[in-house]
Amino acid sequence: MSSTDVTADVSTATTAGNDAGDASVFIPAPATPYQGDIARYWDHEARPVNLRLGDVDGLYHHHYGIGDVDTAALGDPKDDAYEKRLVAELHRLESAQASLLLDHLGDITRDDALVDAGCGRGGTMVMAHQRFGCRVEGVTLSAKQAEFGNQRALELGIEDHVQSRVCNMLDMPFETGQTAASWNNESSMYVDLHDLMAEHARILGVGGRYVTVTGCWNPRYGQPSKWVSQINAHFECNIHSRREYLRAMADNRLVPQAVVDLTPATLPYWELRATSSLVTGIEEAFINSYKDGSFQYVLIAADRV
Ligand SMILES: C[S@@+](CC[C@H](N)C(=O)[O-])C[C@H]1O[C@@H](n2cnc3c(N)ncnc32)[C@H](O)[C@@H]1O
Ligand SMILES: CC(C)=CCC/C(C)=C/COP(=O)(O)OP(=O)(O)O
Ligand SMILES: [Mg+2]
Repeated sequence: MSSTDVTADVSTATTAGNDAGDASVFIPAPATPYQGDIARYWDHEARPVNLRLGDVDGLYHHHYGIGDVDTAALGDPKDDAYEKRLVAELHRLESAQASLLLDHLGDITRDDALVDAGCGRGGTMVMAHQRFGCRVEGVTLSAKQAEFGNQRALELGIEDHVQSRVCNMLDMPFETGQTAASWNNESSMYVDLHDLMAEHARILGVGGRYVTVTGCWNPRYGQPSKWVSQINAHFECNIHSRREYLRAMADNRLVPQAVVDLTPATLPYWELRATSSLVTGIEEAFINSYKDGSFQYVLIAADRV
């Protein structure tokens, strides 16, 4: 499918779908005016940096990358095909990020159910199903994203196992204690962290695993820096501090097993992206805040006890 195929418009309680009707989703009314704004934001998002990277192999991400740049694969910047290789390299680093998140989910079997809270266009969900063979449920505020993810699952023939729906991650339609692992991949900066961790703790079984990959402001810096404020304004989000994550987990029976500072690992992605034609203007804020220590890119994996 091309990245422009999904065309439904949204935002009041209704259903919407593509022409085939197969990927249609129920659209509940937003829980708050803010969530309505965020639904509209993602319904209308079509940045080439996301669509062109997804077109590389059909995994559409809305998160950033980690790992060293493969300069040999990039080759000579003067070659005609350099930009195509650069897009593929940025995409490889974004998929490496999702892969690292999945590494931290623990032992998952085919019979388990996983939950992706704030699933975007579903790239991480597809990777999770391909790795574990199990059911993966995703929630997003955006009907367009849910339809896009469901359409991709249909095309891949995995629609029985990978399903996106329009739903508030603070009130998920999953039974208490039945989820083996759940995650937020760059989606926790849109909600209150105590409410979010309480909901993950509710759906996870005891012994289940919660993982987040997120950008957070560094309490050692003092307060959110001007770069962090710029990122918040750019995405209409509310970046939390590292301390808030750990406190919200501790208060909700989620005990961290790993806290990994991915800041050095994400800088090569940003520095490469800043040289591309796909820049969006936010690159400087990420690079400067990671370098001045006011902002960190972290993975936290926690056990539900
Ligand atoms: C930056 S995107 C990340 C998407 C995806 N996790 C990925 O890695 O590609 C943020 C996502 O969070 C979702 N989101 C924000 N607030 C939400 C909420 N209250 N409930 C459900 N999803 C939410 C948005 O709809 C969007 O899909
Ligand atoms: C780490 C932080 C603070 C993330 C904020 C959430 C966010 C918008 C992630 C990337 O989305 P995207 O892939 O749509 O963004 P872009 O268009 O910049 O690639
Ligand atoms: Mg992106």
